[in-house]
Amino acid sequence: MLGTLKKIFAFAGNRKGLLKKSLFFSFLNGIFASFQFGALYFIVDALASDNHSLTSVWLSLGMMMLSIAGRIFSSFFSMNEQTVVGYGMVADKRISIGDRLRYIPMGYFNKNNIGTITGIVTTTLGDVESSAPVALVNMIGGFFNSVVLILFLLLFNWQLGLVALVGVVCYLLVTEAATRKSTSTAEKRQSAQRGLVEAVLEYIQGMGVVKSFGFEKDSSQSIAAAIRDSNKGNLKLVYAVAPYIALQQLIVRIFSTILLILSIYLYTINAFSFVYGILFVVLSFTVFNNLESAGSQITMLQMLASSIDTANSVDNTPVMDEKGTDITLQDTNIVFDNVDFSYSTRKILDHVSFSIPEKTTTAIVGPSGAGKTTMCNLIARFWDVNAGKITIGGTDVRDFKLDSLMKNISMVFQSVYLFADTIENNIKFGCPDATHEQVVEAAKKACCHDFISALPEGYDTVIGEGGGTLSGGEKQRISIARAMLKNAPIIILDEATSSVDPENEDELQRAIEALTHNKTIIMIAHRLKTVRNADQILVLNNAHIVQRGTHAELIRQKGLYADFVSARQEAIGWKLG
Ligand SMILES: Nc1ncnc2c1ncn2[C@@H]1O[C@H](COP(=O)(O)OP(=O)(O)OP(=O)(O)O)[C@@H](O)[C@H]1O
Repeated sequence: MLGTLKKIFAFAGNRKGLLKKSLFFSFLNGIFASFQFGALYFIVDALASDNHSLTSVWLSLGMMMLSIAGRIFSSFFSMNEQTVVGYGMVADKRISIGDRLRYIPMGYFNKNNIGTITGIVTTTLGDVESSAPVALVNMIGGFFNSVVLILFLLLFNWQLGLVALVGVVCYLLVTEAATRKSTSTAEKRQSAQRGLVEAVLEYIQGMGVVKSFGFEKDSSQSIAAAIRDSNKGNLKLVYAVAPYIALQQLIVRIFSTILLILSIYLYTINAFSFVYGILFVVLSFTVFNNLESAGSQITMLQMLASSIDTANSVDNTPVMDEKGTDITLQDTNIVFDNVDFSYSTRKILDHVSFSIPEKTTTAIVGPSGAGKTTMCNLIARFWDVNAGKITIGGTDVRDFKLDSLMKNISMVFQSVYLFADTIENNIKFGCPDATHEQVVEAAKKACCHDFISALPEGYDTVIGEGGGTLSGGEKQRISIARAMLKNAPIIILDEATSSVDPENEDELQRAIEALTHNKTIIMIAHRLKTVRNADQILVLNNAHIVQRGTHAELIRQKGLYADFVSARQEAIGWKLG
């Protein structure tokens, strides 16, 4: 239990001070609550004495008012601080996770799908946001206030104080046992919750396929299964701690009863006055109230501990550029030196070596699935090579800080992702300080200015998530405009013109020529005319570069490339890239 409380404190980061403030107000709340006993003492004292003076009534009323006002004031401030800490610390963690995701290897996203990560950042951290500071303050505050009452009891009557103390110790032992029991169940519940987010996301993202293939029933069944799992997880957690909660209640009732009987007995043997007798009888009913409210937080605290562990595990994933430095390139020669790369056991590159001289165009060609995109992604260090090295300007890409590496590379992917933001901001994505005029200029060069201007909101049009409200060709042209604006010295074009219709292609081709002028270009393109003009063509097959040269040289060699060119019309599985 202590470990869990420490974990929440650590999670609060630089907001620990606010959390302590909240605890302080919670302690104040307990002290103001104990004023009620003072009020009770004065009123009973007045009723019991022969002299029914109004002074005692006023004194009692004053203490009651002070207790009420103090409790309202302290609860308000305590809750206020809890809310600020909760939202603040989780916002920090979400930002930190978002930042870290940019720097961790792509392999992480193979192992952890989008649903899992979304679940952690939304639902899992949502629990922490709304409940962690509240549960922590209730727990510590509750125990502290119980201890204060018991000290008060010990001060006035050691026998009653001792009984209450034994009650608290028994209660704490059961609480600790419940904490242990609920740890593993809380983790399982978390994982079921993430499974639910995953299932819902997959269902919505795949809605097009679901509709077109008529699988509505089957797909919704997987959501239903995830809901059932999540439900089971919640129930299991409740069932796991239910016997302990019952035991806690039993302990409280038994010790309250013992206190009550002992108070009456001690009064009958004249151990204290009638007024104290009444006070102790009332106390025997209320002394464990704070303890009960603290104990009721165990399940919540274990859930929170598990949520914090999960969020921290993402935030502690090792980043790729831990040892990288900011490097300014002297030239943009790219060299693959004996590079090996596999996706788990599947070998994609086997001792591959080649160089791309700066300001030249290299086209990569090969059958679908040969590893062309992978090769480009290795240059941008989306993944690390298994052996050998890739250098840019003589420096191993692993020695760059990722930001300083990516400053030099613009990529246009075959599947374009646009953010749910305005068109202008999507174009400015790699270059946030660009002016509107620069955005328009880039859009004109990428042949997308006309269709953007025709939209009612023009460049301020907000596009759907993933660019869902635009056609494939429109999205691709916007991503080319994005690359235009970034103006990096190395450009990677991964089938950049694949979604552009033939009418636009010539125009776009000219735009790409403008974009790529005087730059180092690596292109994967499925159209022959794009490849024909490249300074060198690399033919990738079975993890090796099987041919390299210019179009004319490769045609003369009568190898795979020449076969491909001659069979261009029929070779559906091949892509010139
Ligand atoms: N993230 C990944 N994890 C595991 N395997 C992958 C991953 N990405 C690609 N692959 C596999 O690696 C192989 C090479 O993929 P890659 O996309 O590099 O080929 P490509 O030559 O660009 O194909 P295409 O021309 O069809 O786009 C493929 O068999 C693919 O299934």
